Amino acid sequence: MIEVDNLVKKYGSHVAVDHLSFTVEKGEVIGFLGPNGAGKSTTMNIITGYIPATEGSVKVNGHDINENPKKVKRSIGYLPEIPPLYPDMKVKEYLKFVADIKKVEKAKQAKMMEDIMSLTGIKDMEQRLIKNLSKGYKQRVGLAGAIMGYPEVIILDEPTVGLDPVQIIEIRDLIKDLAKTHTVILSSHILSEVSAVCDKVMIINKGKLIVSDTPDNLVERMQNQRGIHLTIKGEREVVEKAFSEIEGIKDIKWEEEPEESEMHSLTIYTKETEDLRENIFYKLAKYQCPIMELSMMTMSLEDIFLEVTKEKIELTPEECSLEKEEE
Ligand SMILES: Nc1ncnc2c1ncn2[C@@H]1O[C@H](COP(=O)(O)OP(=O)(O)OP(=O)(O)O)[C@@H](O)[C@H]1O
Repeated sequence: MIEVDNLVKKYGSHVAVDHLSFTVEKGEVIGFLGPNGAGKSTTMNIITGYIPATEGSVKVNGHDINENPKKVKRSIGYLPEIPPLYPDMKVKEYLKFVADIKKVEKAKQAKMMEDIMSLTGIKDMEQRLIKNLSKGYKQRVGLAGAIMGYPEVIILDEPTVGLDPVQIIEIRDLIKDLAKTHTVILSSHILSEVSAVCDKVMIINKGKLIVSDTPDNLVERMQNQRGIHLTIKGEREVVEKAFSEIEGIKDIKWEEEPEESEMHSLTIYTKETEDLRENIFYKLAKYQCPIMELSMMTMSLEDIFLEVTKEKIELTPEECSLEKEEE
């Protein structure tokens, strides 16, 4: 239903979005996850037709955003990071204004406004000035505006940013409700948020798609890349020599240490589900490098995010489901 193909956005020489391709099926809830400046808002702004892409295409239900912008925009409800609210309008007045802009038929407006105000929990606030609402309620009004006209696709840029924990739960529940009947794309830099509401997580870093999968699969897949954390005593060259003789080590991450230190803390990433603890023990014993500490690390979604956005773990094409989809 949404096809993003080779999207590029350049600001001068800075590449904010770097050949991004993905598809979102009808009814899916997709979470864009990435650190600040990853390119999430830029991508969303392009999909909604708010800004043009430098290269690439976006199609919604087969319609290209550049060739048929009106049709595409009508099928999308967008809540930007800062909702475009008019502070001096009352809530109901604002929603009427949005309904008019979105060309909702006059005869349908009253019921739609009532339904949307109930859904977003702002009925009691309908006569309040927007400027006097709390941040959480302002966010709900923004969301109500995005849903107005019942677009098929709802795009939410950091919908819970700046809200208190109670408001976050309320907005998340609202998103879950919307997800039952809509295709939703939301962005966040909070993992728990994405894993709580999304069918699929797309981790974006420096404008590139790093990995795309379900939250559960991501954790499972990364657990296959289990790490072994070690503290070893001995000369670094000797330790390195010992490791070079062990098969199945995928990567070694050395922690910073003072020069000529005798203690080395490091994490070994192993291939697949291999458990190399015994091999490591015997090999280091052979080279007389005592293991002072050894622990297995299982990765949470939080760790995965940190790892992939720091580009410490490189996923192979087979591991990246996007590549699989293209096959
Ligand atoms: N209008 C602009 N002019 C120049 N550079 C821009 C512009 N908009 C965004 N950028 C740059 O493009 C990159 C991506 O920005 P973007 O806002 O899409 O990231 P983001 O993932 O949404 O981050 P955040 O979570 O901080 O909003 C950043 O480096 C940003 O500084």
